Amino acid sequence: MASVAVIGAGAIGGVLAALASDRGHDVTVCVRTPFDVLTVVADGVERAVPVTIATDPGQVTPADWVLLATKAQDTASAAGWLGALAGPGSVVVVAQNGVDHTARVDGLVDPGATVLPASVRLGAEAVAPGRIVHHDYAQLTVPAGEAARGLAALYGTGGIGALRVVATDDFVTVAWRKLLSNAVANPITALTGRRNDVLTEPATRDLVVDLAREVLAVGRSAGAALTDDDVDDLVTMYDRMAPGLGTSMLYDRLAGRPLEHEYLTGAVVATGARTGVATPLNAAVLALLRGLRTPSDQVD
Ligand SMILES: NC(=O)C1=CN([C@@H]2O[C@H](COP(=O)(O)OP(=O)(O)OC[C@H]3O[C@@H](n4cnc5c(N)ncnc54)[C@H](OP(=O)(O)O)[C@@H]3O)[C@@H](O)[C@H]2O)C=CC1
Ligand SMILES: CC(C)(CO)C(=O)C(=O)O
Repeated sequence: MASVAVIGAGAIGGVLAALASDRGHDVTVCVRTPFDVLTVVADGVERAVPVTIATDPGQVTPADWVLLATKAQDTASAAGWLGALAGPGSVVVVAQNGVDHTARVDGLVDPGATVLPASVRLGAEAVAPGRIVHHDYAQLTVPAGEAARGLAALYGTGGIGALRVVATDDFVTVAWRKLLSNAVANPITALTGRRNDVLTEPATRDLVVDLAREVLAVGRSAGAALTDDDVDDLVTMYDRMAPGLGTSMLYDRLAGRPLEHEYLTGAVVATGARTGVATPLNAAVLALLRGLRTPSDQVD
């Protein structure tokens, strides 16, 4: 049995905590907004997850595994947790969207800790503090190596509801492929206030493709082995997605919470500026996202 601490028990953190608990590990969730019971709902079945709930870094000690699952912009605010939980033998899994996972925790964890960036494929929604709806998938893709093997062993293989851990030799490409999706779907759903069905309509199709082509060019300039097929695959994926589901940015917008745009669209624009790739469409979208006021503005 390993000790597992999850920082941020929202959509992703709540599911990762539940799946670790299912494997018999000793799980602590480190929360900002307190709640009494972590509840995960999957396929209409609701269950209370047996975890320890910590509300202050003074309550915790170094853990074998530290899973950081806050929004990227909240990483700095989790410094107290990271300092208390990540000792020299810990592995810190940065389970967030975007492309600069490792840099985000630079200086926030013990220099002896191993940092493992993770690309998250898992659809979930925090509908209230401590109450998580797990919609689909449960997969983390991480750089191949000893820590990846450890993470796979931690979560086990197979079984209903198990977390799939995939090891890759090219995390840069994996992260940019994920950003391709997030830099298109997240802003369009958040700005329109609509769920995934908005991505499949003729009115948005050109925008979807043109935004994706820009991200593709920037990702390639940053070393990602993306091809035109990735844009076609993205469009096919949107057409197959459940129309009633949304994105993490839409959920934040609907709840009046700050958005993660600087780490998604902002990362595309900043990388393009650095590598000399023009990003006029992503820059326009970024300007709109920066212009949103939360929580006072309203969407349907
Ligand atoms: N939701 C999804 O389907 C997917 C999300 N992702 C990515 O996963 C990451 C996590 O997203 P998601 O789970 O959706 O986000 P949520 O907003 O649902 O959860 C984040 C949680 O972090 C908590 N938090 C923030 N700051 C702190 C802190 N300093 N200390 C303790 N807890 C803190 C928040 O607390 P509070 O309740 O107070 O706000 C919240 O509960 C993001 O990078 C997202 O882009 C990736 C794939 C899919
Ligand atoms: C589920 C998915 C893939 C939607 O783009 C996501 O990563 C998010 O909501 O942030």
